[in-house]
Amino acid sequence: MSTLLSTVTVRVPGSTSNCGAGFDTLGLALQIYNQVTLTRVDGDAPRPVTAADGRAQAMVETSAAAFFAAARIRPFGFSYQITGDVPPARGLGSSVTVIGGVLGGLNALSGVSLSGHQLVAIATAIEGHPDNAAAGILGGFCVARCDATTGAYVDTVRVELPEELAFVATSPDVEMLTKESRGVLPATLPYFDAVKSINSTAYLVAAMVSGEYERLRHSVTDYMHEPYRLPRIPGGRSAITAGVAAGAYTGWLSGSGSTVLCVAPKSVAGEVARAMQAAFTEAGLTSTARVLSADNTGLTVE
Ligand SMILES: Nc1ncnc2c1ncn2[C@@H]1O[C@H](COP(=O)(O)OP(=O)(O)OP(=O)(O)O)[C@@H](O)[C@H]1O
Ligand SMILES: N[C@@H](CCO)C(=O)O
Repeated sequence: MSTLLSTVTVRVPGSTSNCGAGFDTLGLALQIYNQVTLTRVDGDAPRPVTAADGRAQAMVETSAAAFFAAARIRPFGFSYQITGDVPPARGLGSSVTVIGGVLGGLNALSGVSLSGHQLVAIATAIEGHPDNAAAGILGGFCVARCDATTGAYVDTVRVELPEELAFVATSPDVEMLTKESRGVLPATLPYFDAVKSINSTAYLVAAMVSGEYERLRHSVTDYMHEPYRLPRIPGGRSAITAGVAAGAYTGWLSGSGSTVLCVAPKSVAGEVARAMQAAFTEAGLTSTARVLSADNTGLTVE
């Protein structure tokens, strides 16, 4: 007879998404993590352990309801605590660390064992897009596909990336909620803005998959979301330009911001980080630069 767990800790990586013009499609897991600990308690509602955890209450309630519905089991009560290094509301997939942590935790506590792709499908429905959900749960560089009519998650093609490829994520000390940042996007795009964005995205994906990272140089030209979002982040555009001038292959606005990220050979990553931070300082913002490698593991139950 199997005994059900009463407490579990789930580790979920942060992630960068869009990766230029791959809006709502490309996601890449990074070696920066949050841990979400769930413990069974009486009742049928989620309870935050600390006041800071309570900021995620609505997200945790939605995730729990979606899990219990998908698993077709009776809801049970649990407490949750979120720890780790992924900064909230900075474009590094913090919401998926919370949503994924709750889904993975309930999966383990209930013994239901939904698959990784099933968890991505639930997280995609909650987030409204699959990019961070696929990367955070499955790990690696992910190209995620949704049904064109319903928007429901269909599948992800993922590749693993080597330790030597550095992702310099520089976060100004400004929170940017995805919901608000999506609100500044236009309803329609000029046709050739879409064409130029497709050209850049297809080439970037091919370079990532082939492992010919030198070919990433200057590959990102995004007309899908950066022109509308970057002007709201003082120093954001200059930080990418400075990172590339310091030796990075290319760079992009990470998710919906406020983090900007450059991809670089590890040998020049320190120089790239200094250049990016200097651009934010010049614009009057303090920032944190993190030199990260890709995470190829995704969500793990500890
Ligand atoms: N450590 C945390 N503690 C509590 N709540 C958190 C934590 N991290 C994230 N959250 C929840 O996630 C929200 C931020 O999600 P949002 O989608 O706006 O940003 P993000 O996921 O960091 O960025 P992006 O989706 O662009 O990568 C917070 O407002 C909070 O509800
Ligand atoms: N694709 C999403 C990622 C952030 O959650 C966006 O850019 O709004």
